Amino acid sequence: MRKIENFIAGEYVAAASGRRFDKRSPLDNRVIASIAEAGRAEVDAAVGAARGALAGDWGRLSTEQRVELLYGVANEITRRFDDFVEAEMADTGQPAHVMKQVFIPRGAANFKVFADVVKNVASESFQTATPDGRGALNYALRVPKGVIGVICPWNAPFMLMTWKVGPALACGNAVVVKPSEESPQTAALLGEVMNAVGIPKGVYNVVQGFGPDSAGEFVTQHPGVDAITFTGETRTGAAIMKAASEGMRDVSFELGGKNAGIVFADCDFEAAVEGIFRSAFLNSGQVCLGTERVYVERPIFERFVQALKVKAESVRFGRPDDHDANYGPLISQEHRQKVLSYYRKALEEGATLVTGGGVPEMPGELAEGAWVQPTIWTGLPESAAVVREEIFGPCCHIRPFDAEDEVVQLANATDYGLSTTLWTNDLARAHRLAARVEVGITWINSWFLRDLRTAFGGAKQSGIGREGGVHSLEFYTETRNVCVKL
Ligand SMILES: NC(=O)C1=CN([C@@H]2O[C@H](COP(=O)(O)OP(=O)(O)OC[C@H]3O[C@@H](n4cnc5c(N)ncnc54)[C@H](O)[C@@H]3O)[C@@H](O)[C@H]2O)C=CC1
Ligand SMILES: O=C(O)/C=C/C=C(\O)C(=O)O
Repeated sequence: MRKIENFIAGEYVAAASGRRFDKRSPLDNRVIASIAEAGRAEVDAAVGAARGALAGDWGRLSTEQRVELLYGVANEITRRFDDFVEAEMADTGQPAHVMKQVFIPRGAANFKVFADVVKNVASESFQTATPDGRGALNYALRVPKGVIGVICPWNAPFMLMTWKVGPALACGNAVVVKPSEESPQTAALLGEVMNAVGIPKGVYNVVQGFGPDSAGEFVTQHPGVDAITFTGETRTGAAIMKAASEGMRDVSFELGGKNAGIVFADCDFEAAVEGIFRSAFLNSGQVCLGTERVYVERPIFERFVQALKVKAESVRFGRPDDHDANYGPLISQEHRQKVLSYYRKALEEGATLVTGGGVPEMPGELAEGAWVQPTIWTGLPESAAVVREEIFGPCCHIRPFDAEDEVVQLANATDYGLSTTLWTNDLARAHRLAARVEVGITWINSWFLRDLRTAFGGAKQSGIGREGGVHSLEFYTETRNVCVKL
């Protein structure tokens, strides 16, 4: 069994209290790691180390020097690729190909891309007319915000954590990261990379633990934390916002979703089925951008439902390193209970079960894992809980529609507004809809096709602010205007 510690000022440290908690494998519920739970003392030490780094070597580096160090971090992640794949697979139970093709490469890219952004993006300047005719020059300086609290979820732990740490460090900040209690390993491993590359001690700190009355809350309440970036549930975002209001600290939130997939009859049928399948079922449906509501134009409705059913029934459950398997479990027994409660509720609400709805039969010790079947329903009203609430599991409800206005109204009838995936060969219609659907990200004839220079974030209750490219610079720096009278 692994022992995972906090990472503070470049050292792995246990908690002064001696408190530890267990991490169980999603595959078979076995305890796979013992984690040191940070208390207020460790959070104080981490924030102190971060402030020390800002006042010391790290704060004195030029942008070029920071950029070189961050390229080094990206390269070292790539060199230790297999270690990151293995650690993330252990925490999440997801298949090796998802780790290798998507999540771990994105970890390296998150450092490389934001190193490039800070190297290449200019700050604004204006020439200003003055009554004496000599004019003035205004220009902006971007300075780091300071110590950034980074609070992370468990569903794509390394990718989502580095998506924040990459730009925060590129902009010259120091960070205190609180990984999810369900996925402690890759954040801890990244400490080794930071040390190997020569990132000054105290720039990157990790405190392990839970949310309320634990490390998460201690970080967000700490007066030495200057801004907080968070990915997770909307109601957790509300609690963090309250904490951030003490001291008027800035927040950036990427929150939940109840995303719509919209499929028109003129789409490339096979591509649309494949795209909706990925968007509903990748990572066992534990993707904030995932599709849990599918609207299909009536002429192809029955055919589409049947085609998606065939694909959902073709998944092969198994261990991440089992070459015959391609589908993993949910993150934990607790999350499985939540998802299964929605599976039951769907039937109580009158759904027609197209496929799934239960637990697959797993052999031997895997029978103890957090497995659930990919599930498809039809026939529910939009008022059903299963159609309104984020489930965060491998499931979707499919409903037919007849008209463009109708489907826009259906897609928008939610408190969330993260993303949409839209399938049609009529590009004029696609552009029209993209402007009308109330979300932060619309994918047309694609899903989760990411360019890290673009704005990423949610509308309505799916988030506050945007990250990605220059948008990350907006959050991770303070802009100072300098006015020079000429
Ligand atoms: N919009 C986006 O980009 C994404 C959103 N999500 C959302 O995240 C959720 C799943 O992730 P979970 O880890 O279950 O979310 P969660 O909100 O329960 O936990 C996220 C993190 O916040 C911490 N936390 C919980 N309560 C806290 C508090 N009061 N103060 C400070 N920290 C606290 C947790 O320990 C964890 O590290 C889903 O709702 C999903 O939609 C997940 C990934 C991306
Ligand atoms: O690509 C990103 O930056 C974020 C993606 C979010 C997810 O994949 C997720 O929440 O699962």
